[in-house]
Amino acid sequence: MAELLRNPEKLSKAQAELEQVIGRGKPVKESDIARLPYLQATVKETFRMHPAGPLLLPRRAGATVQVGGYTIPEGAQILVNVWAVGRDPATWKDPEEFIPERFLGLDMDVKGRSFELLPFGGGRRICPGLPLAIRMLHLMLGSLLNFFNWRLEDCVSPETMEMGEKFGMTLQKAQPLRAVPLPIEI
Ligand code: HEM
Repeated sequence: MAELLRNPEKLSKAQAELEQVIGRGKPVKESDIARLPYLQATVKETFRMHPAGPLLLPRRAGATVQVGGYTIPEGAQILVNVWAVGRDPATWKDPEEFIPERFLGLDMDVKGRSFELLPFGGGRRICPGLPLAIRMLHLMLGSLLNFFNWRLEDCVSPETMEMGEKFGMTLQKAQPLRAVPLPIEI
């Protein structure tokens, strides 16, 4: 929601897709998600820039291995910085920009197969809540966008809004978003 309010043209595009596919003010159903590529791209772009678990969960090397020219000794604790992976200019064009369009037509998912985008981790310890979370995210975001118009508080503009992050096991907005819902005209 914060990125959409900071990028009003992306917010309009997401709402326009919902209006076209579902109809303004109608509830979003699970079966609708597959027909909402821009909403899906918006969720992926949010995961790229703001992964909820920025360092995944710690791992320990079971044996000494070579990875990308580095020696990882047995017993070393490994943190995978997916926050940095998501903003690596070698992989992403304009990594600091919120551009959901970059995922349209791109065969990249969040299920641990595309190492450029691992918001749920991967391998044996991949998030077991993924199937639930991915459905709920699209339903919640889609519903918020399809039932209301949104604006920032009077004293805040997209250019001046606070987007700082607070790092820990999970990634949070340093300043919570204050967004104003407005009734929609149906
Ligand atoms: C947007 C929502 C969520 C995100 C982004 C997320 C992300 C993650 C990440 C990054 C990990 C670490 C994976 C790794 O290190 O490879 C993880 C682990 C885990 N998640 Fe989630 N998660 C979400 C929602 C959920 C939900 C809804 C549940 C439960 C219903 C859940 C349960 C777990 C559990 C139990 C683990 C530990 C798995 C293990 O270590 O074996 N998560 N999650």
